[in-house]
Formats: sequence, C-alpha cells, structure tokens
Amino acid sequence: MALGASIQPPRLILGSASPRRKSLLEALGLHFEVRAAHIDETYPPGLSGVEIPEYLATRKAMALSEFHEGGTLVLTADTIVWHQGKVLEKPAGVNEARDTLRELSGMWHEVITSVCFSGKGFLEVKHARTEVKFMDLDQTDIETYLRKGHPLDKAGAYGIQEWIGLVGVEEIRGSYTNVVGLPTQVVYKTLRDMAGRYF
Ligand SMILES: Cc1cn([C@H]2C[C@H](O)[C@@H](COP(=O)(O)OP(=O)(O)OP(=O)(O)O)O2)c(=O)[nH]c1=O
Repeated sequence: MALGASIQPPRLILGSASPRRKSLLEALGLHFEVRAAHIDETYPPGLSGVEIPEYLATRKAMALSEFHEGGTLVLTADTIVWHQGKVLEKPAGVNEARDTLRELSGMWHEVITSVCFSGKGFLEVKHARTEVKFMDLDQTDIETYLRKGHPLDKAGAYGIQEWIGLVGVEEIRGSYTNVVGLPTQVVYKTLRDMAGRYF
C-alpha cells in the first residue's frame, strides 16, 4: 500500500500558501491540491492563546467553503508564537524582527498550530503545542540571521528549520513539525479517525 493511502481523502485541498505546510503534507504521502485561503489575519481582542490560531484556521476554512462538497476535505492551519501572555506576530519589517528575536533570546516560548479539517457537514479543529528554548543570542547572532535568514514570513520572526534553529534552539518539548507549521502527528491521527466516517 502506498504511503498515506490509508488516510487519503478522495479529494484533499490544502488551504495554505505556506511552502512548509505543502512539503510536510507531501512527506505524509498524501495527494492534494493547493488553494490559498485569503483572509486578513486579525482576530477579536478578547481571544487568547490557542483560541487565536483556532479562530484563524477556522476563518481560512470558511474562506474555502466553496470546496465543502461530498468527498472533499479542506485542511487549513494557523501558527502562532506565544510568549508571556502575548502573540509574537509575523514581523512587519526588520526592526520588528530584531525586537522579537531579542525578546525570545534566552527564554522559553510556546508555538501553537491549530489545524482545521472541514468538508460538507463537518468541521473539526485540533491543535498542538510545542515549547521552545532559545539560547542567549548576541547582537551578531541576531544581525546575521536578519541579513541571511528569512524571518519576515514567519511567526515569531524565526524558522526553526533555518540556521537560527540549528544554532539558537537549545531544547524543544513537543512536536518539531508543529513549529515548522503543520503538526504531522495531529494530521495523521485526525485523518485516520475521519477515514470511513467522513470519506
Ligand atoms: C515558529 C516558526 C514559524 N514558521 C512559519 C509557519 C507558518 O508558515 C508561519 C506562520 O504563519 P501562518 O499565518 O500560520 O501561515 P502562512 O501565512 O505562512 O500560510 P497560510 O496562512 O496561507 O496557511 O510561520 C516556520 O516556518 N518556522 C518556525 O520555526
């Protein structure tokens, strides 16, 4: 049996423009189409922690509701970096990325990804949390990453899969793929549970 065959929906749509999510879903052995979900990524001020990526992943699913028909499963996701009771967003520019990396230096923070599985008559949202500890980053470390890395399209202004992750991340507790943007363990288990129920 082909890798991924036991959890393969008849039609799977990845509602994401993230190349990391695409390659992780491919690594699971799944066949899918990509349709980016365009939403403005704002959320009500009262939301906190996991409620934020849950809300945004669900909004991304609703933006693709035209695909909610029999035999089709739409997968959308949202990742946030949560530190000391607030979200560290995708930075608006290099200065904000620098501030974020200074804030994360030497500290533990949490990465939360919510994944929304939706289709005709169903919508389920799951999440994974990973704790990440950064070493003390000095000015040279931060400036090197800002110049050579890709901090701007990433929650928390870093990619664990890049140089900064190789040198700066001392310890992680939880799923690595969750930090990259798609908790593959959650995707696998949820599709395994849904197979036969929804597709
Ligand atoms: C913390 C961290 C985040 N990220 C990425 C994962 C997500 O792609 C991004 C967070 O932004 P998201 O809004 O979750 O996703 P996105 O805008 O890239 O894609 P889409 O909304 O179309 O699905 O940050 C990494 O690649 N590595 C990391 O270490």
